[in-house]
Amino acid sequence: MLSVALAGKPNAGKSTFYTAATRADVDVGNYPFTTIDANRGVSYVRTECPCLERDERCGDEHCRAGKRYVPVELLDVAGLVPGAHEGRGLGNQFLDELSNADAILNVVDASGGTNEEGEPVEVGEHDPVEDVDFVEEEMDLWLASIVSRNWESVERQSRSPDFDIDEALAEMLTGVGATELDVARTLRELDYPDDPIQWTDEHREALAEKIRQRTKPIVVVANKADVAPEGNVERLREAAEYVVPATADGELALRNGAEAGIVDYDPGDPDFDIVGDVSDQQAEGLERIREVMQEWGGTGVQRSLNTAVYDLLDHFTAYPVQNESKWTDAKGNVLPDAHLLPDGSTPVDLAYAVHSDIGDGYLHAVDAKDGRKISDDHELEEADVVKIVSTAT
Ligand SMILES: Nc1nc2c(ncn2[C@@H]2O[C@H](COP(=O)(O)OP(=O)(O)OP(=O)(O)O)[C@@H](O)[C@H]2O)c(=O)[nH]1
Repeated sequence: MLSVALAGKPNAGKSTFYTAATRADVDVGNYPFTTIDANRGVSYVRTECPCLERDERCGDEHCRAGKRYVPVELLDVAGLVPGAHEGRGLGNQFLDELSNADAILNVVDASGGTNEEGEPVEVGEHDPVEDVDFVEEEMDLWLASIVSRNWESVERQSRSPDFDIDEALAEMLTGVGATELDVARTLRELDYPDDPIQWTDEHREALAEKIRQRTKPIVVVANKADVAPEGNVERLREAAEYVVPATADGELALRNGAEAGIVDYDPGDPDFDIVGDVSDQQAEGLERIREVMQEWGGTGVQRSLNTAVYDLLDHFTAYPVQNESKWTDAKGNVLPDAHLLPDGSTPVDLAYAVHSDIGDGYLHAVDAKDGRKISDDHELEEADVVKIVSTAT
């Protein structure tokens, strides 16, 4: 399962975001919205279910009237403060937890109402753009320290006659979630000596920065957009490529309201309806949330997750089925599984994602939308429904 981590300084709203995003308001197939442990839970990206192309929706379990929720892991880690890579705050422990993450949501207090340590100040007093930079810097320095710590071992290995620097670095960096391909591509962008003894701190820092950019892409969540002074979100947008204005506590209120039957709202909807009895005070609070949603197109929580998975990580959703005309599994469940795969994935990749033990058993695949056989190197696309034919089926 893809893993997305919430990072950011204390009080930016990470826990609120996490609680909202892992809340049990939709019962989704085999992955209920349960917390795996205190800071690792299951959340979802939202997409359009292929059942929208048919007469009937597939059912409530994993799809709400064609809104499909696909599971991803969400990590909530302790607040990060400047100097974390040197162990300030809960720094190192937090940073090491990032090793497992495929993408980072940097939750920033866009209202500027907390200083760089996360302590409350007057709204607008702190510049949130600084929080974008420092999280990147801390992550870069953390990775650089891992590279430096392991450098002696690389130097030792270099005495062996069949030493290959690319291989040695790949081995070191797989521990922080980089693949061999990530390392190979990164090294192609850098100038560096073949002999590790000649590497300087600058070489190691440049490597760390590039690896971080490739393996830990960041979405900036401009949280507390409901109370952000005018212009703050725009300035954040100028400072980072992917910025999503958000109100995490607005999302939490809506999910609680949906659970209580007071509001009709599915995560990621641009608006909601009040369907139960609410007090004047509740109604007022909800209308304030509505105003923020109207300004930014929603609460931003679902969009942050979607941006990380579909835009930054370039994944798409494919649906393996056993029966290509009914789009069901062996038990008759309609579109029971949704898999997130990197762009460019083929039916063979999907087969491996579904049955990791398929080995040489893959025979061919069928596009369940038109019944045609798909070639092994065909690149699948968002919402493809595919029957995998293997020696086991
Ligand atoms: N106005 C506003 N306040 C918010 C929003 N999201 C969270 N908050 C408030 O911000 C404060 C901090 O939120 P938390 O979720 O505890 O922050 P955190 O980043 O997890 O903090 P640490 O646990 O200290 O790392 C709380 O009082 C929240 O209610 C939001 O969208 N708008």
